[in-house]
Amino acid sequence: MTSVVIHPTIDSGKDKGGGSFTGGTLVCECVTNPVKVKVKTDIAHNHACGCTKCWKPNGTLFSVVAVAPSDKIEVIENENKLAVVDPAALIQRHACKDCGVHMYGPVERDHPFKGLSFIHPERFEESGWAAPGFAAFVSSIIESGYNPDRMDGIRARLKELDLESYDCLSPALMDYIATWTAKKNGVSAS
Ligand SMILES: N[C@@H](CCC(=O)N[C@@H](CS)C(=O)NCC(=O)O)C(=O)O
Ligand SMILES: [Zn+2]
Ligand SMILES: [Zn+2]
Repeated sequence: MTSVVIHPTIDSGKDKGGGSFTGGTLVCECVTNPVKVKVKTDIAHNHACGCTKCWKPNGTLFSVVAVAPSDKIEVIENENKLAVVDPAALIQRHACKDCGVHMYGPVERDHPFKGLSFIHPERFEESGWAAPGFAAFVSSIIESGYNPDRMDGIRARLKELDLESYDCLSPALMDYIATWTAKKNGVSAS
């Protein structure tokens, strides 16, 4: 089962990291004039995502993605190389036009995640960020062409790596979203 490539930073077993990370600089894959994005605080909710929209390195089934407050994020070099992948999407993923790496994706719409930006911590120059805590949108890897008959093996491997599998977000995040919606609709019990 160890031949399954979940993600290069996860496959080798986890350095759990976290606890003292205070931010860093995300760098794209360009050898010349890379885009650099400063994240001036720790990240939260780091997880593996199997959806088709999140950026992942070639040959990898999952992305590794976390959030940070948008007001703590600043593009410090080569901003002109960034373009929004899908302006209609909730997450405004800003990708490098040359290498394709998604550098940050703010949520600006009226949504529970408004004010947060999605980032890929593997692009940090620094180490020490908390490792992914769960795997989201696991079934979505089928949409990228993964054989549906092999999903049991993927979920077993994720479990082996201490990552609980969900086919949407984790229960904590889904509850958070539903609570926001209930409040908006004036029916919240909390
Ligand atoms: N099954 C879909 C799921 C896409 C999806 O809903 N992705 C989640 C996790 S990143 C999301 O919140 N998307 C919002 C967005 O892409 O703006 C796919 O794989 O494309
Ligand atoms: Zn680039
Ligand atoms: Zn995703």
